[in-house]
Amino acid sequence: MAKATKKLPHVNEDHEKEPEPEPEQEPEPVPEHEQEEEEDQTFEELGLDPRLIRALTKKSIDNPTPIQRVAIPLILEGKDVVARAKTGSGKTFAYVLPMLHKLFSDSGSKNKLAPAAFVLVPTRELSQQVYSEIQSLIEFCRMQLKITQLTSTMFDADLKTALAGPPDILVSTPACLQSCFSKGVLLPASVQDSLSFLVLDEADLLLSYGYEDDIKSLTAHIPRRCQCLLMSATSSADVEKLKKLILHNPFILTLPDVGDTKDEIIPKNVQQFWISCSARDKIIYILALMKLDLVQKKVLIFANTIDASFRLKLFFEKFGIKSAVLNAELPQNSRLHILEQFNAGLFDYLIATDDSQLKEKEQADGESRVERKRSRKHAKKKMDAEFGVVRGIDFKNVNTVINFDMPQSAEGYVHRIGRTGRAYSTGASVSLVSPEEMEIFEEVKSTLGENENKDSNFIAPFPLLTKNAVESLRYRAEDVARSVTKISVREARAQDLRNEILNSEKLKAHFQVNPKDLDLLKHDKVLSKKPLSTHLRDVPEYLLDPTTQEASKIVKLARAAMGNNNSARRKGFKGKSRKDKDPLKSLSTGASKGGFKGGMKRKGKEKDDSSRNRKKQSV
Ligand SMILES: Nc1ncnc2c1ncn2[C@@H]1O[C@H](COP(=O)(O)OP(=O)(O)OP(=O)(O)O)[C@@H](O)[C@H]1O
Repeated sequence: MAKATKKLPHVNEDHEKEPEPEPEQEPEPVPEHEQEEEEDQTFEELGLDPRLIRALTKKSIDNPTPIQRVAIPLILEGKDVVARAKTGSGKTFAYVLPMLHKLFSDSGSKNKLAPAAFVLVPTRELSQQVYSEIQSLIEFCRMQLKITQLTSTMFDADLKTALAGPPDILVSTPACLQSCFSKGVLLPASVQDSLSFLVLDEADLLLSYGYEDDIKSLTAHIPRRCQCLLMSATSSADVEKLKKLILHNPFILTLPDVGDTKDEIIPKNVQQFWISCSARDKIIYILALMKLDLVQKKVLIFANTIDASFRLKLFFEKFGIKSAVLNAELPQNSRLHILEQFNAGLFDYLIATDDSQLKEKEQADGESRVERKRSRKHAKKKMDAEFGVVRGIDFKNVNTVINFDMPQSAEGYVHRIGRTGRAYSTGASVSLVSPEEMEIFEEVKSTLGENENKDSNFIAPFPLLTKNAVESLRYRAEDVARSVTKISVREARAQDLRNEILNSEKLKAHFQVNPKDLDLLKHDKVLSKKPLSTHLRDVPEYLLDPTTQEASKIVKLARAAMGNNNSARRKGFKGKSRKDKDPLKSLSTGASKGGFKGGMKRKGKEKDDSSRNRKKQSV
């Protein structure tokens, strides 16, 4: 994992609720040598329970991130904390570790009638992610703490069973927690006696997901002595509102430059690029990026509609590129499983449609909150309103994010790009920008501060792809794109949904018995009904532009130098490298039938072998 420059967070005490407020104070600048010492600080020095430190070591986590260095001691002291830090900066452990430390030392008092900690998140995906992180730490520590996750699809009887005991930690969305109170499954008096922690994770999103009323109702049940923590990637009016609603005299932790200095909104370890092209040519450009090995795997691709994501999947299939789609239409078990498989490295390309599109559009259209709530309810009939693919989800080892479509807001851009370069690893993003999307692209640039600082290239033109390289693929790409008709997209979408509903039932049963078995079902299945032509899988040598070939070599060298190599991980899962089965790596022998003009004969076996070897080195 590459180490990026780390800076110390600013710590401000917010005295808004104190009768005699002291002025907010900027901390003294830390001398450089002391900063270096801080960077080498260990979890032991933060005063954490040795069992937690051993658990972290097992997870190969050795040193705290800047936000963890500052938040953990404050939380251990019992302070309310608002922590704002960039996406991927380790905010989850910043609250989970001290919370578990305190719950470990409190585990003697077992006569509680309600949970000791509520962790509230905006989406089910996040709820699952946080639940798994905490559960695995508890298991590593061999502690008897019980953690439960509640979802709004659970029946009352299941809610009661889940809360029987009661669990020490409850992870849920605010709406689901509030419904437990209104159904009498959780009793206010018991919560008043038991609750010591309330965490609002991804706080900047909770209100935009429509949870304001739920959170307001919940505040009545939170005892005054309860320690409240609010974690957020951005600072916004919503975060301020929540802070006032829930927290008592909090410490405000802000990583320098988060939220205020624009050039650090996206971590420096993420290189951002863009390509200007017509909406129609995007398909050729994305094919070139992938087929000519100009981007590093794993790749997360964003399309703005579900149909567009299936069109891309079908298009890729024809070229032997296997991918999976992820969207709000799919059943929850499938979505979680797709995420787990992608994180485990079982496939390299994931095409996601983010939930934010609908919400951002609603906000941009200036709908009233009531209208927004109504349309949210309406959307829920078809889509899962608690679905959230972009915000806060910890996609593991994503090396490249591609915006096939630009998001509808600068905030959406920041959250999408934040899926790579997590925890100081390196990453890159490529945005395909059509003339119609220039306006939003300009907005993104201005949010990132590019317009104020002309000398720096925040989002640079993508340097590795020449016009020639694109043009050489045009004929094949356009021909194949024409064959992906609206009807085939519709059929593929329906087919995928049917598959995933079946999968979902199997998964439900399976996960109950084998929660760790990830390889039951595959989500990157071929959806096309027609047999796939083998000749499209490889780009023949004569179509390759020499400059782009050079660029491709550089990408591979960079990947090798950065150690971004997924094959070992894959072997761990499959026992055998997936590459052997990857059609991209297999050779098409002989000429194509009914293929493209100019003949598709390979130039010679030596070339085939050399290209295969080259590709083998690269993945
Ligand atoms: N001290 C650490 N050292 C190395 N990796 C870490 C450390 N702390 C957390 N991580 C890893 O960094 C990744 C990102 O962490 P996390 O999800 O907590 O980020 P985040 O700040 O909550 O991001 P977002 O705002 O997008 O939700 C996770 O994979 C996590 O396991």
